Amino acid sequence: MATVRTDTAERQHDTTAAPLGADAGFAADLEFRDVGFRAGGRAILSGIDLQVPAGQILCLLGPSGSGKSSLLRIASGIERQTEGRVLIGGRDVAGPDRFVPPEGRGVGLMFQDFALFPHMSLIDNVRYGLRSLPKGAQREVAVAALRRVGLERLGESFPHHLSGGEQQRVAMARALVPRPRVLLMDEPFSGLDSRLRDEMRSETVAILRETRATAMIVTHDAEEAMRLGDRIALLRDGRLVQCGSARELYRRPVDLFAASFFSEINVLPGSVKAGAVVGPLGRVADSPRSDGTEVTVGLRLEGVRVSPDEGSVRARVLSRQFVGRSDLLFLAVEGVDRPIRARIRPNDLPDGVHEVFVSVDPQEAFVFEGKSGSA
Ligand SMILES: Nc1ncnc2c1ncn2[C@@H]1O[C@H](COP(=O)(O)OP(=O)(O)OP(=O)(O)O)[C@@H](O)[C@H]1O
Repeated sequence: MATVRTDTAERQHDTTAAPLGADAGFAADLEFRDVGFRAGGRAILSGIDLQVPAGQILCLLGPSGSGKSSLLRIASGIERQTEGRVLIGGRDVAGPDRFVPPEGRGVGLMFQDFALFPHMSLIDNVRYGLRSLPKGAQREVAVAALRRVGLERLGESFPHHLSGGEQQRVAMARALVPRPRVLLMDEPFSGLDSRLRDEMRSETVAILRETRATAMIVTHDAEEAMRLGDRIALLRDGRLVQCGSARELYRRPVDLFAASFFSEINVLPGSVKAGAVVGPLGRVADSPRSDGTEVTVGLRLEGVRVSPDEGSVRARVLSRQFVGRSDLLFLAVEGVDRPIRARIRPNDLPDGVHEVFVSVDPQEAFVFEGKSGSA
């Protein structure tokens, strides 16, 4: 169950300040140094070095089982790492000789089911994190927090009267009123339908920016990570694959896994000839590698250029599907076992054309060493 825990002993609340507003002095850096976690006889996390500067939003991204929630739990103190150190505000909260329990870390937690207390009104839910304040001040701060998320009028209602989006707003208010130094959110939007999810993502970013909170948000959705995070940390099998801005991860993925996490790709073999990588769809990109070097090419579906009359190689259209703003083509190309997938604008190719030419848009192609496509 999610609760909001705060280090009430260390900090005094300023009840006169806007609770989700002006006072921004509380955010702290969160840092993992060579963190490892073994459980059930196996390594869940290994060698995690990661920093979230104060006031930034970091998204932890990765497939199911990659260790995202474990890292979040380690940051909160619910779980204890077996190697390395965790620092908040530059001070150890967990390491070989020190372990600060969750309530002493000044972190706020928000989970995917929001975990509001069903028997408490919204006001009381939000007040829960403010127990160190005098009762009157608790109410005042909680009302102001609900006002900020647009739910002041529902203060006396109970959680089951609310829609998913409204519950998310209350959970957000409850997590932020105690002014946690770091806010940890585990898949906070996954229980919402897609339209509401979009709305709540924007609203959440707005509130986090406004409060200048440090936040670490777990998600398995690459687009969500790109929309939310100042930086994204991509995990695979308990290891950090790449950390950077959305643009860096999208434009300069370090390996085939990172490239395929951000968009669908065709994986093609290639080799270097006369200063260029050449594959079954022709020339891919310039290359400083020596002739004969074998490489793997990740080619986004948008990076397959398709034309009725010009291109590097011939292809046959096996099928064409209308998928909204683009058409998805499956193409047979000589020398390639599996169909090449291409995403084109409907006007780029007249209907009924089956024999086409294809070539590679180098902007949408990534070249990796060797046959496995690692960095
Ligand atoms: N205390 C534990 N004991 C044993 N195994 C654990 C423990 N904590 C986590 N695991 C295992 O570690 C792996 C990573 O789990 P974790 O929940 O961190 O992944 P995740 O990336 O958040 O996945 P998901 O997106 O599915 O929630 C899983 O296989 C999980 O079963």
